[in-house]
Amino acid sequence: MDTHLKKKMLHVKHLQKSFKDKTVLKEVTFDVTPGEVFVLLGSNGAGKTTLVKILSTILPFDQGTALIDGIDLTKDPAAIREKISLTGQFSAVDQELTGRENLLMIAALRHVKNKPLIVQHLLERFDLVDASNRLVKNYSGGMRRRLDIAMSFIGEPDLLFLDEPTTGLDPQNRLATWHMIKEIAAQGRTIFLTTQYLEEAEFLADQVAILHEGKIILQGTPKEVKALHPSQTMEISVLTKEHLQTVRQHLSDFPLQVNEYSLSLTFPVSQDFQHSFTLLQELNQLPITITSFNQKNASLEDIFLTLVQGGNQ
Ligand SMILES: Nc1ncnc2c1ncn2[C@@H]1O[C@H](COP(=O)(O)OP(=O)(O)OP(=O)(O)O)[C@@H](O)[C@H]1O
Repeated sequence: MDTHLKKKMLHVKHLQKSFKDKTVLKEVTFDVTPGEVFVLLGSNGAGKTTLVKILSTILPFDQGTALIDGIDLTKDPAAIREKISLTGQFSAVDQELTGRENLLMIAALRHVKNKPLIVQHLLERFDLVDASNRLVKNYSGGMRRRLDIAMSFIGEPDLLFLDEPTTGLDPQNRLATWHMIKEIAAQGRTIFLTTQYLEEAEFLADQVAILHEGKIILQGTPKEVKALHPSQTMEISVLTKEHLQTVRQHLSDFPLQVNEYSLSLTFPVSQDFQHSFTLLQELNQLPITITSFNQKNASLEDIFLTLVQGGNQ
């Protein structure tokens, strides 16, 4: 079915938000289809959290339209709160309760049936069974985060806002969380997730959008986004910082991403390998040692950096 004909879980049009004279959201427009994992990407301070707070009825906005499941955010915020859950960047768990008690409390607040069973299922899925009867103040940061995310799954909300849900998690817990998110999405829930991890977007997103300077500058499936920028990237590593500087000067016309720690540079190149060979031959004439080079299809990360940083970092 044509996407335009499907019912929208989220419909946001010309949304604007300023804090005093600082405009954070200039013109935000997008739609989210039910059952979709929508991933909003943006660098630090782009306004992701502000947008999540607005859409979850915590913050008012200045202008524009926002509908959740057809309900106007400004007209019936209470009805919207019944449909959504929010996991923010900072843990909302009660430190003086155990993990199990926290989950039971939320289950009671959301009028869930079979509370102990659902809580037990979540404790198992988030690897918190052994710690379930300990006070949360004695949990590690990662355990608190897992509990926080588990709490947002209670009550089967139609739409889950997950604001940077895996920040602070180790790779194992991050992967476990990704699978849990996929499982929830497979049950027909809609997920609105913000992240700075591009691989998270590649793994989870049905739709990805990039928020930059108060606007959505790009939206589509990860495949569509990559197809819009069918470039390849070349990565070159050199032996010393001085060599890095020499290459940087030589390639000053390219939108370079420079990594001073790994002494490497990445930049878009055409798919014409002849062009890359010529470039490498040129670099080979310079008084530098190239320790490695490779050319690959551009990842979502390469595209993001090229668009958001103008490639000049
Ligand atoms: N209550 C507020 N008053 C004034 N400025 C604010 C307020 N809340 C956010 N801002 C500003 O709005 C901008 C966007 O902040 P926001 O937290 O939404 O960004 P973000 O994309 O979530 O960033 P991060 O990934 O670092 O969390 C920032 O410049 C921030 O300083």
